[in-house]
Amino acid sequence: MQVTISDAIRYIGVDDKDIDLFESQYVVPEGVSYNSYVILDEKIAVMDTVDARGMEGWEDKLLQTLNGKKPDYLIISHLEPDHAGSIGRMVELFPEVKLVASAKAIAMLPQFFEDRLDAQEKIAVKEGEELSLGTHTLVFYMAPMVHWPEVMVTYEKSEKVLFSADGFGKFGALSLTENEDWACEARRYYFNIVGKYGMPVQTLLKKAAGLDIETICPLHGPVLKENLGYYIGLYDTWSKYEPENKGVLVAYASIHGNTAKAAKKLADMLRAEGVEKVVVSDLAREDMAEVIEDAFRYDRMVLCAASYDGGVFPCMQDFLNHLQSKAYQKRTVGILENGSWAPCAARTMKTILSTMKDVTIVEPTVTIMSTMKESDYPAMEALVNAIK
Ligand SMILES: Cc1cc2nc3c(=O)[nH]c(=O)nc-3n(C[C@H](O)[C@H](O)[C@H](O)COP(=O)(O)O)c2cc1C
Repeated sequence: MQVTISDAIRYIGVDDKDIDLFESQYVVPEGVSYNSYVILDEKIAVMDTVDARGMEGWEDKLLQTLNGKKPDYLIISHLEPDHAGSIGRMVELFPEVKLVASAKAIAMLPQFFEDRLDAQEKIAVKEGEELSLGTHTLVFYMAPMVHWPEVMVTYEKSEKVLFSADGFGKFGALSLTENEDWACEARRYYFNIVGKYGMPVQTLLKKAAGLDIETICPLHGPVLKENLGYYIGLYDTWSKYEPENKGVLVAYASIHGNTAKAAKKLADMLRAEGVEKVVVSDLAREDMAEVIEDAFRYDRMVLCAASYDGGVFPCMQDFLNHLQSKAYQKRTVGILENGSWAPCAARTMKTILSTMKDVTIVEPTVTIMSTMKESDYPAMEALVNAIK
């Protein structure tokens, strides 16, 4: 797909429309793009490579863009294989290319390439260091733990372009998602992949605030050129763990369907009370990454789950473990459990929730025995009133 940045800054990324699961866990029905760029000047810089899955297409674009010239620098902002996967090919094609990266990335290179890059000239750049290409000047900013330790971003001064590594990335092959709203898949990407690292993202946003940025070139998803305040504002909200919208996610884990019925009834009661937005998710069937996204998006959540082997039905346990590992915090949570002899789902859910920062559990906890009955309504109404 043709992506235009400028005469000198060219897109040479590739779409991966066949991948089954990104990072072996995220469904990407519309694929993903691996972005790579070339800056043509007196000196030529290639900005990251692509996943080995897209190497052939990338190589074609690289050679076509270089048009017989040789690149001087390969800027490596991140060593994950979906970006570093074609570094080996790059140095085969251009043995004289200099590798430019953070000191941490250079130290990590042998983990991925053993001794194959030993002979390659490497330049370890520091915070704020500049590299002149001619009329273009690259400035490097370290972004440790966004979301790997070796990450750096690069600002090109003359055209005011931020090469943002995985920051501002989004799922979706570019050719399949041209008219797609950015936030939905960018949010799912952010909370599932970067979400744990809110503080380092905040640190990076503070550095970015000091730059005059006209274009953001991420390593996945579209190049961003307009309304940059909108994207940066969302990243600010997300990385502070502030809810983006008012609303309640009702997430349920049901074996035979009775907890599902109670969850849907609760959702109707919340809607009847005028709650801004109510989203209902079946944890056994829906994309977990999407439900995690919604948990962070809204300010409140009700968890409804069947008891299971002295604990909670596994898909709820899995959901809570995910939220815990993504640093879920600053939210209000209600609980409904179901059991047939010794209900214990609530206790297990509360134990996990108690490890999270600033999570308030509202009372009452509702317990239903096997099936929801009219006699359960008062407790459900009390929960709705507490969280509405
Ligand atoms: C494998 C298995 C383990 C269960 N463990 C418990 C349990 O420890 N305590 C309990 O009260 N009920 C337990 N139950 C019963 C369910 O929690 C109960 O029937 C509940 O009403 C199911 O809700 P559902 O219709 O939403 O699936 C278990 C059920 C199964 C299938």
